[in-house]
Amino acid sequence: MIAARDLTRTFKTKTGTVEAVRGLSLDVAEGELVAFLGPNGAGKSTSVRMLTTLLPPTSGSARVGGHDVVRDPAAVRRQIGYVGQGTGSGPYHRVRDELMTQGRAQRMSAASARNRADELLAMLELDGLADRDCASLSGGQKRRLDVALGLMHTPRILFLDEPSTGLDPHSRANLWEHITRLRKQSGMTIFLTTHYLEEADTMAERVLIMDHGVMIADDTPEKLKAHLAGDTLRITVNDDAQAGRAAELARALPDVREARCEGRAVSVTLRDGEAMLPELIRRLHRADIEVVSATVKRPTLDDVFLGLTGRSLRETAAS
Ligand SMILES: Nc1ncnc2c1ncn2[C@@H]1O[C@H](COP(=O)(O)OP(=O)(O)OP(=O)(O)O)[C@@H](O)[C@H]1O
Repeated sequence: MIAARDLTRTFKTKTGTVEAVRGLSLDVAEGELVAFLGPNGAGKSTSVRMLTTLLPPTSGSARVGGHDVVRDPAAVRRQIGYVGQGTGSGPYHRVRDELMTQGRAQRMSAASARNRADELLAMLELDGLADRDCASLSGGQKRRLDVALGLMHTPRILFLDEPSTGLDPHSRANLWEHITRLRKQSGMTIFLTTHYLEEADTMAERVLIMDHGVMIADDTPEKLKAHLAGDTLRITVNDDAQAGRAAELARALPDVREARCEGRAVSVTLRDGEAMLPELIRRLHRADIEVVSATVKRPTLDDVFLGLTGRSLRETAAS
């Protein structure tokens, strides 16, 4: 559905050249929901703008919905819906009118635009708001309307550029629910950019991570976490000397990446922490080291990013 090869995009600015995207290759299969993750300025929007024909690539190529984005942009546009970062509705237009106008712009007949608008209003739980001015909608309702606008012509592929940025946690969770449901009902391919780790983790089957204009990871959230981050066992013992011995014993466990101590606490990064914790406790018990407390921490996508770059995605996104 989406195939990009060595896409690059540079911008000339007064202070020099910005290499926003530096050789992006990716494939997205029909029906996949892929999250495109990265800190501010990583090159996500620029990549999406190239894939959606809004920006010509400096070099490289991409096919979306079976058509080349440079040679046949009109055919690509017929296949895709694009929900950008800004709101797509006019403040003094009524919700249903906005949808109708969008449908007519997509060359739908008035009757089919009306039917599709009603269908989407119901699907995105906006039906009670059809006759309201867009300006009177809440942030979450406006975003759902943006999604509906992107879906009027029943695209096969939906691009969502940071759909939940600026929404409160409740509206964000609600939007995720709608997108997940939509996807289940329609089997649409969804390409979603985000810097919310939870959004990627909750919704996506595959996560692409971009940093400084290049892709640094591409896999399922589970595999990324298992292979690139690992679980962390944290145990506390009675004194610093015992902690040192405990760390040494922990290093002898299978698949241990790191074991370090901090005072009486020992942190062990390894695969399959849940299975390994009882074994570690047994080994410490045999060495006469009493375990005072023990926890297993599952990795997050932020741990994956930290493992790959040495920086926290959460902090880089916030700054
Ligand atoms: N029109 C432009 N002119 C000059 N530089 C640009 C332009 N558009 C983007 N850039 C630069 O390209 C880099 C990538 O920007 P882009 O918007 O693609 O990042 P992003 O990952 O989408 O970030 P965000 O999460 O903040 O939206 C940044 O350094 C940005 O300043």
